[in-house]
Amino acid sequence: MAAVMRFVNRSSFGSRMGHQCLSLSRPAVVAKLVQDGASAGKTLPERVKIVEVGPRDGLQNEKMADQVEVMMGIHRRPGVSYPVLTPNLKGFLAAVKAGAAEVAIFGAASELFSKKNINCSVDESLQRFEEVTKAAKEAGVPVRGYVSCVLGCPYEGKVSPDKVAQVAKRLYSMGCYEISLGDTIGVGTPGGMTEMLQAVSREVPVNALAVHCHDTYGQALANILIALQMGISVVDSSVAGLGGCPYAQGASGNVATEDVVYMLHGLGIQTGVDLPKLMDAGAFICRSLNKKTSSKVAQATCKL
Ligand SMILES: CC(C)(COP(=O)([O-])OP(=O)([O-])OC[C@H]1O[C@@H](n2cnc3c(N)ncnc32)[C@H](O)[C@@H]1OP(=O)([O-])[O-])[C@@H](O)C(=O)NCCC(=O)NCCSC(=O)C[C@@](C)(O)CC(=O)[O-]
Repeated sequence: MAAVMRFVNRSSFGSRMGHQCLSLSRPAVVAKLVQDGASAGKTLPERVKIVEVGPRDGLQNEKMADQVEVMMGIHRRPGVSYPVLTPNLKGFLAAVKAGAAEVAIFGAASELFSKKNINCSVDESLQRFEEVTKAAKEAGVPVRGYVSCVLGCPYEGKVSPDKVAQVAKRLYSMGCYEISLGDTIGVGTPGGMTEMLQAVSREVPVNALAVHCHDTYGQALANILIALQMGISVVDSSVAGLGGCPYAQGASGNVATEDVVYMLHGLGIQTGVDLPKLMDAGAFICRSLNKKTSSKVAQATCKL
């Protein structure tokens, strides 16, 4: 598992807007694409890597110490990666100074979301990311790339799969070893996921793709299953389903790691994750934050 932190300017969080219930109805061709995906299900991966985003997405709305203090305070365990989010060169340099051995840059497929999230256009963000990837290459630091709003934007509504594919391609070309595709406000459905992944996988090899689903509309596991059927074997999730999107009021958290692991194990897919221990970790963080878990698995087994 990998855990993540971020090196950003917290004081510049933009104003928050409610997201609309997007009408993402798809033409009949999408049903065919989903069917094709389902028949490709015979080739589900044997093993899936879970990228645990609880320490970042889960805790980003909580009152936290300064990012450098947090990073320096983590007791690191061998074999665990602690990548941090870095929106620009300043963030990258600070992260490396605090001991980050891996970073992630985060772009968007929506202009308005990019502006609200990192205060620049998509093109400007890609120029900033070029600076980060260049510096990271020189320092030997691996970089993961995010594309947000791949299935809908709280400000623009529908997002074109081609736009997602173009941003993903740019991030991959500049040296990101993996591109994580974020359904930031959880509006996606298996139809939209299929269509978007078809477009992205024409530009980026599927073994360099990951998915990052939010469960706002209860579609996250279905969307992840589609991704697995289409050859993706890296999934982001957050223990206890903690988190949300600071730029989309009402958007619920990331899909719960417990629920993803339960589904994967049920499919006979290895994760290397011990589910009971994971549920203990979920119960611990929920107690610490005085929050209820949104993991269905934890609710069903009363590990609240
Ligand atoms: C990107 C910026 C920094 C631009 O913020 P800005 O205000 O446009 O930056 P600026 O270049 O104009 O500089 C303004 C001040 O910020 C400072 N500054 C500049 N950069 C940094 C930095 N890295 N760290 C600390 N300070 C910084 C800079 O030095 C300057 O300080 P001053 O001279 O006024 O004292 C800001 O908009 C920001 O911090 N955004 C991050 C927002 C964020 O954390 N969003 C949530 C991340 S999660 C996500 O995006 C989705 C994801 C990844 O989970 C996947 C999904 O679900 O889709």
